[in-house]
Amino acid sequence: MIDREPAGSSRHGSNMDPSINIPVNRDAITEEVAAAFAESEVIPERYCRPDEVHDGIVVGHDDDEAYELPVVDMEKLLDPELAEAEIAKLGSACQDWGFFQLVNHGVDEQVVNEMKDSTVKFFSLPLESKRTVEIQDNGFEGFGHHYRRASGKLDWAESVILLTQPIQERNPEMWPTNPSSFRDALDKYSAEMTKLAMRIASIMATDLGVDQEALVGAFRDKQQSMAIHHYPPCRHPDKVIGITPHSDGLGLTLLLQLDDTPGLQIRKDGRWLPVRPRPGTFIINVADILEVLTNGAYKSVEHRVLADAEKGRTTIVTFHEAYVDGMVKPIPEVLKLNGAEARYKSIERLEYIKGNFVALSEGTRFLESLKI
Ligand SMILES: O=C(O)CCC(=O)C(=O)O
Ligand SMILES: [Fe+2]
Repeated sequence: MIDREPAGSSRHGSNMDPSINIPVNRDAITEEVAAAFAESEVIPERYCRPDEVHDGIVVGHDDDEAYELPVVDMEKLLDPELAEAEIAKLGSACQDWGFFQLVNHGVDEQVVNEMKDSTVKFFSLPLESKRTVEIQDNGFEGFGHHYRRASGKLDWAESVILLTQPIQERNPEMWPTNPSSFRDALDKYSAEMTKLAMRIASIMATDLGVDQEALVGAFRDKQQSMAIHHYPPCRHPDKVIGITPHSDGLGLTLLLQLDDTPGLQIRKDGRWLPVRPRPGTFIINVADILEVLTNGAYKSVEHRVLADAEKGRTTIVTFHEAYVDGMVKPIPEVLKLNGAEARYKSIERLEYIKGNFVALSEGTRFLESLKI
């Protein structure tokens, strides 16, 4: 096991399986941090990373090329007359971009609104209330910073991370009770996200040309977790990073943005492409495990968040794990269909999770180590 104790707090362990010790480092949001976020005139050293902000060309609004993410329409996906073309669109988005925007998603609007409302209320509480669900030494769940990287630099955001499925693995003590609507809203939202993820998986199976069950089965009854982020505005947006560049480690990510503040950028052809917020849509992205399952047909793409000078930004990000027979590996049907050799090593699911957390803290990409 890799176990390091950087200065400050050390947070190890996982709620996933107490028998394996996974290094997870998340720093608390202290009064000093909250004051720096609120004032943002002087950027404390631990948040100051202008070189990283300027690392890579950002595609600008004036550039000729379209930089709108592909838009996929769920109503068309489900319409027998329009499905074929729309599924092809989804497929090529997953191959070329690793991301798409989903419109007419069919997720219960009331459930979404209650979750949004509870989230906004939670982040607007005084710090001491939010700290009632602060990250603990033995887990990755709760309120605090995002994962700390090897550089020791911190992201300009406050986040609640929770394991939301399966229900019996939840840690209710980490779920906010203020506002009083929060737990019920999250419970319902989590169920809606499971339905949406399964529906998308079944459409992806059609696109890949494999049996529904080959992909849907990989996602069924697996873990779901959520990261609920608030990125405060920052007077020096060229000095701080909202979320360090990364690709998502699990299978499929469903991102809901609560406002129209820009900030998310995805890596495309070596440049950063700002995603224009589109209210009422979900941003869906292929994560590392899905890249492995599809033997590299779908791409898990790096992304980051920058801060905005004027406005805060809030997102609710839902991650779905997937694996086959306890293993993260290319789906046998996918290989058979294409007569292809596996391009990724097979790895036991908990070993994968552990390797991924280690790589995250080291600033490397675990997926790379699995490539054959
Ligand atoms: O908040 C966002 O827009 C992105 C968050 C993200 O990439 C993550 O939580 O993995
Ligand atoms: Fe992400």
